[in-house]
Amino acid sequence: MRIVAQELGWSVGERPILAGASLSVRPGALTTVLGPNGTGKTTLVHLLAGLRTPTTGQVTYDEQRLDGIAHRERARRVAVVEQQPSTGLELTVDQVVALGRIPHRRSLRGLGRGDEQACAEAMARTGTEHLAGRAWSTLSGGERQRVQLARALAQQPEVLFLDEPTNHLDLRQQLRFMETVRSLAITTVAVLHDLDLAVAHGDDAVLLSRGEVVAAGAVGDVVTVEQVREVFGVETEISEHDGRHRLRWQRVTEDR
Ligand SMILES: Nc1ncnc2c1ncn2[C@@H]1O[C@H](COP(=O)(O)OP(=O)(O)OP(=O)(O)O)[C@@H](O)[C@H]1O
Repeated sequence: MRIVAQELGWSVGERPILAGASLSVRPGALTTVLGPNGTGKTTLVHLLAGLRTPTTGQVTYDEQRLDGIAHRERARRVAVVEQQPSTGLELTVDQVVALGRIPHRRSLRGLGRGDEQACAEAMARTGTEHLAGRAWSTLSGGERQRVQLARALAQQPEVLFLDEPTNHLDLRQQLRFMETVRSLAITTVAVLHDLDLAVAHGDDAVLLSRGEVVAAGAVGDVVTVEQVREVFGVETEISEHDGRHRLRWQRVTEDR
């Protein structure tokens, strides 16, 4: 599904948080949203996912206006994994994963066979089967993140939004997570702080600075030595192997 934002903006009172964001998210691609703290990454993702109403501009999914898509249909098509997911309820892991099936279910009675299969597949993909009977509240941060991805995959969405999905994961789990996400044939938009992960695993990138999109397109064209210096104030070297980029080293620039 192609997502297009045109002149998207969001303000708090008079204060613009995001302004004039125009971009296109390619169907099936992994698009990362990058930028320093407080530059509007979460805001952009919330607007693209329909969780916030834009102050200006609009979002379309396959040329259909997002604000014209019924809430129940959106709930089926769009999955969001937030930064600090909390259910607020005392649920077991398999119950949390089953929450992903709610938009598809016709009644609140038990899970149908299709629901159970979707949950089982999602847990297998995310390596969370062994946690099935555990109480959600007892999980570690990294386990919670993987279970939240399982919930989102159980939903079988057309588009997946992830907000800093790797921040609690160890190195191996970060790579597994990115590989899992890359293997999905789902349009995925992920806020990432780790530029290394973004350039190694992402297809496209959107770079934000002070509430504006400063670059968008193929990740190799967006994450350049010049852009990283300009936007993050960091000197870096970027190398390329087999079509994948890698940040070689990083140092804070002295002129900030
Ligand atoms: N509801 C709100 N009311 C007031 N200010 C807000 C609100 N939501 C976000 N902001 C402000 O908007 C700016 C952008 O926030 P946002 O969470 O989108 O940034 P971000 O790039 O995701 O940041 P981080 O990397 O720190 O997670 C921040 O200065 C934040 O404090």
